[in-house]
Parts: sequence; structure tokens; C-alpha cells
Amino acid sequence: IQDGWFREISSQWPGQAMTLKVNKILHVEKSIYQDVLVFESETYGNVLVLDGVIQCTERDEFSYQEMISHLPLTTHPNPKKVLVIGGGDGGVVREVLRHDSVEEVVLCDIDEAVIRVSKMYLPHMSALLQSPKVTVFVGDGFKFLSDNEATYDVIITDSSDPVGPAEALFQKPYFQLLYNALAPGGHISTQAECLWLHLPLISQLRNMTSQIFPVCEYACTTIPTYPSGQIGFIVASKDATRNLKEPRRKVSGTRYYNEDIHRSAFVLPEFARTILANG
Ligand SMILES: NCCCCCc1nc2ccccc2[nH]1
Repeated sequence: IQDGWFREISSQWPGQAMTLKVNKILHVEKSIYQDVLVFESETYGNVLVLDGVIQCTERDEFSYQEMISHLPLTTHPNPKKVLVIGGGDGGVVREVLRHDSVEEVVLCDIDEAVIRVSKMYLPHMSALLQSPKVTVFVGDGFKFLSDNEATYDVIITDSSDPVGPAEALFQKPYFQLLYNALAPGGHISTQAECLWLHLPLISQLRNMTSQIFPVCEYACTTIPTYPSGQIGFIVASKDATRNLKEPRRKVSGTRYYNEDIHRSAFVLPEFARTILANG
């Protein structure tokens, strides 16, 4: 932080850096996995930063949390058991609980510091971690999945970027574990990075996923405080007959997600369409 501004400089997006005006630094900690920073920004509320990378801000987090949750959930006929890998801030859990069919949400995040810090500084995101339907585990999602076969209707991987603790969550063994941990007809969604910055990675993710799942797509959302203002998701189903682009149920109380946003999220710009259409 220099002259009152936080600058998101990373080798993952060379030559560019999103900058936010800092009112007050709220928390600085080195957890066993990563550097944790929370600051109050002038115009985006409280901001959570891990290893120098913005993970979420109170003002625009709902775009990402709603899309990564409602794309797989509204296209599943009757989701009852949901697993969230990562997402220690609790935002995804808040969105999952909007679906009345959901009976149980399990969250597994590797870093207890993220959960603790989110409860202290991100109350609108972490509040529902206390819900009776929610069980929180601290541990490696990789290990958690291998202990749970054919259990979950939807698994959401709300990870940070592939540099650091989340690196293994972007590789094929992890997607095979996801497949094995899903009940029949299960769905996944994963944080799948930005079209402007990670097109080769997205193409690899899509090819890898389509080798394991019969149906898989990349979907987009806009979010001002992620690099280049856009981020996407791999959404996939074990059921070859499933249409991931057509919501089967409505969701109430959302601020970003709606049925038309759902359908249009899978429409890609020309520079991405050719590369991502099955590699
Ligand atoms: N450069 C884009 C980063 C996207 C991060 C998405 C995200 N935000 C999170 C907040 C807490 C825990 C896990 C998270 N995963």
C-alpha cells in the first residue's frame, strides 16, 4: 500500500494493476498458507486480499458468488447436498441456502485464517456459516473429496488463483475427484479465470473437464475488482442429457443473477468462442 492506494500487482496479469483507495488497514496476518490482508476501501467496502490478490470486496462480491452458485444449482433438478471447496468467506454458502431444496451444505477451506477473518470483517458474506444446515471443515479439499464418494448433488470450487494454495485445484486429478464425489446427475462449478488474461488455461480446463464430464461449459460474469473486470466458471454435469444453459427454477433475492443473465453468461466473444468450442 503506497500513498493510501492498494495496487494489485501480480505476474499473472503483467503490465496492469487494479488500484483501490484505502481508508484503513483492518488486518494483516501471515497464515500457514498465505498472506492475509483486509482493508476498508473508500468506495468498495471491506476488501479481502490473499497473497496480494483481491479475493472479494463487499461492494461487488455478489456478482461472483451468485453466478458460481446459481448456474449449477438452478440447472440441477433437486439439489439436496452441496459441497463448497474454498470459499471460506461464506458468500457461496449464503447463495446456496437460497435454494429451498438444499438440506445440507458442507464447506471445506484449507485456511482457517480466511474463515476467521471473514467472520470478523465480512459479516454480509460470512453470516450464514452459522446456519444449522452448514458444516465447516478446515482442510485440503483434495483430501476431503477422496474421502467422499458419490455423495454430493453439487460441488462448487470457489478457489483463489492457480498460483499458491489453489494450484492443484486446476489440474485433472482434482476434476476426477470431483466427478467421483458427485451423486448421479451431479453438477460442478469452479472458478475458471478471465478470458482476457487466461485463455490458454481456460482452454485446458475445458478440454480436461470434457474428458471427464459428458456436458461442460464456460460461463462469464462481470466484476469490477477482479483483473480485467471479468471472471468465468467451468460448469459441468454428470448427466449427458442436462442443459446447463437453461435454468429449471427461479432464485429470489439475488442482485446480479437472473434467468437472462444465466442464458447469456455462456455467450462468448469471437476471440474466445473458437478456442473454447471443444478445444
Ligand atoms: N484473481 C481472481 C481471484 C478470484 C478469487 C475468488 C475467491 N474469492 C474468495 C474469497 C475467500 C476464499 C476463497 C475465494 N475465492
